[in-house]
Amino acid sequence: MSPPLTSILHSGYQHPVTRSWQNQGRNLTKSMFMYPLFITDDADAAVELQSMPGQRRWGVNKLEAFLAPLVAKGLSSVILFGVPLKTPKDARGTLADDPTGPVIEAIKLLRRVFPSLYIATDVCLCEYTDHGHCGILHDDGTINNSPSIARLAEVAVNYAKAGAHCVAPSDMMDGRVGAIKQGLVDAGLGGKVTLMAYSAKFSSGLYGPFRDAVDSAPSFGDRRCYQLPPSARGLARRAIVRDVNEGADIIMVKPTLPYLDILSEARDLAPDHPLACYQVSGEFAMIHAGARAGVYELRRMAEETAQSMVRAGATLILSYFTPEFLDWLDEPAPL
Ligand SMILES: NCc1[nH]cc(CCC(=O)O)c1CC(=O)O
Ligand SMILES: [Zn+2]
Ligand SMILES: [Zn+2]
Repeated sequence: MSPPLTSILHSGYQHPVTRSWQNQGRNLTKSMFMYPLFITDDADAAVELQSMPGQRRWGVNKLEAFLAPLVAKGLSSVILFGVPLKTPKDARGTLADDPTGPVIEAIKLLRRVFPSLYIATDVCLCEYTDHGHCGILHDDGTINNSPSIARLAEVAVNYAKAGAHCVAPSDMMDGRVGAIKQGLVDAGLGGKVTLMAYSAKFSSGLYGPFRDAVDSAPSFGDRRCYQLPPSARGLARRAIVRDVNEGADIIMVKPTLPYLDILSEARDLAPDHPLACYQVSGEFAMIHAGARAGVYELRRMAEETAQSMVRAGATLILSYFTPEFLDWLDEPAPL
């Protein structure tokens, strides 16, 4: 028996051209990809990271040669993470905004050599604190929120003053979006710098390779009390709304694949904001591991996952696959 006429769906769109019309205008584009870069305090470093294939810890002196071909292929934005390995850490993350530190030096260099490149900076204290937590602590080891957000705002403003186009707090302290926005306004940078908030950042098993890469695993306890529990749909929704109200310009959901439902809800809660998602280190490592084990082809899975994010509503994807996408998007794969 043949199906009723209106049941005919994809068979009516078999041609690759008609398949390409099914994306509702949301093709992957090069400018959707923001590339995370680890900048360390050894200026000549180019150290491969075992757990993240193809990724390195870069010294400032190596950045121009590494990025020039990517910029030529259409790389439009990067996000910088500081990785201090030689310099001393302390309780308040003093070196986060060291004017001679790797992040501020990288901002200045990149602004100068790549005038078209959009430069975001991750804002957090965990890479710079001796205890490895994302904020400043009380004596009992719990987060002391007020000084934490004051310090984060100070760091963000100093990155902005150095030339960052975008500051992106990933710490998850309450009220830090408002504190940073106020700091930017007070510094006369309110209308110049984008605030991208890691709004729905979940306490995930997928951050492992990153913590190795930046050497920021907490020395005691964990980040569960300030990152969202995986089941926390309600808290994620409230955090998104709060960050919009505190003045976030871009909302982010992180990680991506286990949280595509949250991404889709973020699209509805902040319909008029750009929406970012972070395909984190563990997702990247997982896709590589599966490809290596012969489960699927790397490119195919990287594209399929990126497409799922865009379909869920993302307009911006932070991904370690960005350099690959600059090539792949020039040679379209079969749909
Ligand atoms: N402020 C910490 C931070 N900023 C970005 C990531 C994860 C990025 C990745 O895994 O790729 C983390 C890790 C964490 O919260 O432990
Ligand atoms: Zn942190
Ligand atoms: Zn904790």
